[in-house]
Amino acid sequence: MRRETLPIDRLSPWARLNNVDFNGVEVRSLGDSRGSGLVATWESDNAAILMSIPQDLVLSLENVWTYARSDKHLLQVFEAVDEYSRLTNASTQGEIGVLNPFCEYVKYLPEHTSLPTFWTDAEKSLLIGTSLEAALQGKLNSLDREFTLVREKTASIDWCKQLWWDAEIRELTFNDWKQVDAIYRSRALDLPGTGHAVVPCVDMANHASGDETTALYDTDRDGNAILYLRTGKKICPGDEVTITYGDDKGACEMLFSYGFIEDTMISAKELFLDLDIPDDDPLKPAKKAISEVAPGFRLCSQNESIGWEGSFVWLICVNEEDGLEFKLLQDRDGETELQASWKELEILDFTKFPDLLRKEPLWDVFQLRAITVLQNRVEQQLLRLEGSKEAVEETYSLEDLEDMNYDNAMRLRDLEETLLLHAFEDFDKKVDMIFTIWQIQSR
Ligand SMILES: C[S@@+](CC[C@H](N)C(=O)[O-])C[C@H]1O[C@@H](n2cnc3c(N)ncnc32)[C@H](O)[C@@H]1O
Repeated sequence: MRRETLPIDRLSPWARLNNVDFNGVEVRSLGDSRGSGLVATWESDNAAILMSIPQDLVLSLENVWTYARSDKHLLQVFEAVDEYSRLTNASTQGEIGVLNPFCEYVKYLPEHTSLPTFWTDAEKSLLIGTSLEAALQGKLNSLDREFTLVREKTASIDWCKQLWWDAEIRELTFNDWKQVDAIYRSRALDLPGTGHAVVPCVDMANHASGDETTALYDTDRDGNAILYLRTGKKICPGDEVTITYGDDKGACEMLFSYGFIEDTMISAKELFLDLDIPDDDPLKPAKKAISEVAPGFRLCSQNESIGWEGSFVWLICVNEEDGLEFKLLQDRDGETELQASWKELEILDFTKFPDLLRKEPLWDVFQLRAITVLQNRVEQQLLRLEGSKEAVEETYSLEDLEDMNYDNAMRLRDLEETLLLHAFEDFDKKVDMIFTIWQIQSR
């Protein structure tokens, strides 16, 4: 479905009409791969308010429901899908539904995004061995499930049938669904007092981390969203005004959600690797059925070393002979429930399971087992990453790739390889430390 676009210099009449207040900044095309950005038009300093956006213009979950209450067609879709959906009146080109400011605002958003959900198969193959490989596949699968669900649930609504699903008139495609996801994901921020939301015009600000961030966003006493200069910062006409999309976000998350990795990023910061219970574990089905923690672990850079977090690994490390037990309980109505216990103490929350193990005399042994599992998984990932280097070089020489996507994929590969190698060495050191302590204790 074609989305009408308008040049960004036509945004200011829309902003005036909708009571967005600009104070010494404007949205301008930057003439580079970042697209548009916020630029200072006069000198400002020290916590000056640069922009104020009325509360009802913030695209928050609450406001979407407010719009739906006065738009029977939108409500009809929400009721059919039975959950929050991302559709707006813009998807019917204004033929159906109540007009709202977003129908016009979406025209100022870039026509294309470089998020990996839009990468070609050749570009996606550059991600083999990175943590983005599995994350991207998972995202594409869930977008596909969502799109199929919306299609199935709305296929019998007359106007949807006519305006969305009739291939001869104008069809809503999976590509459109990916667009909506990419637009929302790359522009949403965590607005204090509101939560995840897209704030029109603030979403035109590009990202810069650390001391390079010039502005912050917040909610004022009247509930309006505001953008203001950081204390101690000064901007002159022509300077770009930036916000941070999250200084703690790792390289994988930046590329996944925003389609770029900042030039100044020198570490992948963190990465998530999945884990599975081995097939020869007799408790595998019970462990999988009961665990509500993410099946994997997160590696994160911490000063000079690499830390890790995730409770799932402990389920791999202990078994019946150690004290883990599963029982199938039956209530009076015949309903069954699986119960897990550690040495007869019921485990109600698996995120707290390591706290129970820490009190055990065999804690060091459990730790060694966990480190072995994690180190093996890191090694497996490194082999996949390093083993795909030749294929990546071949893809580069044979395929027509977007330069930016290639550069970003290669940076992610480099940053994650460094982090994985560092983690592998750190696990060795942890094992050495446990053995040294044992030797000292046995003297
Ligand atoms: C919230 S939007 C910012 C406005 C956007 N530049 C536009 O033209 O509409 C986020 C997108 O801007 C781009 N972007 C923001 N900061 C960037 C940066 N530091 N380097 C490269 N691209 C950036 C990315 O495409 C990202 O997905």
